[in-house]
Amino acid sequence: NDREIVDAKVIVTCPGRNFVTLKITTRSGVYGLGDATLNGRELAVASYLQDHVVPNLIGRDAGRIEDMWQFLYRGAYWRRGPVTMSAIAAVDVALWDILGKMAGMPVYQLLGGRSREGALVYGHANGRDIAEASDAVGRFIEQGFLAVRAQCGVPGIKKAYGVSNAKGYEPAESELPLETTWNTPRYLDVVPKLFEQLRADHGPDVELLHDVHHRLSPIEAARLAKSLEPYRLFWLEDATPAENQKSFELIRKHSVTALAVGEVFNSIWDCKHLIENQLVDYIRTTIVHGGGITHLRRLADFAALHQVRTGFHGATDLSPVTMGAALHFDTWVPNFGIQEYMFHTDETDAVFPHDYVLRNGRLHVGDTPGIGVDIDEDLAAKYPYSPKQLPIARLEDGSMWDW
Ligand SMILES: O=NC(=O)[C@@H](O)[C@H](O)[C@H](O)CO
Ligand SMILES: [Co+2]
Repeated sequence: NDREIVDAKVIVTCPGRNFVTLKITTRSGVYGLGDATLNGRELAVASYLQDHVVPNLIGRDAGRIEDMWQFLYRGAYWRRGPVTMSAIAAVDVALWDILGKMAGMPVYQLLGGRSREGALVYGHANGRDIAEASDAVGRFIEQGFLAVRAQCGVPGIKKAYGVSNAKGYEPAESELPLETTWNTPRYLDVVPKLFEQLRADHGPDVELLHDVHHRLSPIEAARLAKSLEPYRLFWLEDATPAENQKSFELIRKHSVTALAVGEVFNSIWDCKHLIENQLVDYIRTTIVHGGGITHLRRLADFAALHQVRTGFHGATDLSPVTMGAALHFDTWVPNFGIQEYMFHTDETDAVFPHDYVLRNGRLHVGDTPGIGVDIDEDLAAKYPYSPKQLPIARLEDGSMWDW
């Protein structure tokens, strides 16, 4: 059988940052790629795949995508979680890639065809202070971005979330976690001033986004959302840790600022209450951490029932393989909202050649069969894994906080 899986290999490479890629090859020679990168815990997923999943793949039919998903999810017994769901996602996307190549169709066509020409994206602008952040937003607007996320430093805080350093923006920059400090009152004071300045400098039309990154309590998040209403944000992201999904009711009670959540989720169960009670406006769980295209289709359809739109996570620790698969999904999904897009390094783009292209603030996939992304294995081998972990945050009294 042409579709019989005859090989599956896990490729760990570090072209500027670590990526874990699964390559599944069928008897016909057609192969597919899946991203399995979990920032700061890459080797856990590489092992989950290599030691526990790959032995189960050999000999199976690559065309049985749904059955493979059910087998890997139920067969794991211990159900979901970021490591399991990233591993399942890598297999799932590789199988969709193979199906597209065998059918001679781009994955968006397999899902049901185009619902739009390009996917609206937002870039990451930041600065150490408000003026620098506003200049950065201006540069993104000049580059044609229609939507920009803005983050700025917090007076007295050394490494506030989302502020680049000289090397650019890659949060997992040390072998063991960098310790950063956090101060909520000063943050709550500076953010409304940032957006007041951005509206004054750049006008009412550009879509502005902000990422709180899980650092506020529900009532503090409600305060910030309310204080930002005059500046009409496209969304306020991860306003408060979302394990307790009901906590978003407090934010909703006080503000009409649109809310986004979900990049740290890995299944529909993490966001079911949020979505069915319309406690969020955008769901960010993306393909690499959310169990692949097969699970995200279910999540997006559930979200559509409650007028919640997709807003996929798309930071540099998601490889071009995820960006490619996500863009095919973005091109098809009816309840599309926006796609996060950060430029990968040139080294990364060389290891993962792809056909998606940025034009006038939107990312466009090509019509290459499959997901339109490849991997240069020889080049990938030149970049060995480099142990890195994400920073942590503590309050000034030393209490552990959320980074
Ligand atoms: O909205 N984007 C984000 O919050 C990212 O920048 C995350 O901090 C990183 O992907 C973590 O690896
Ligand atoms: Co975020």
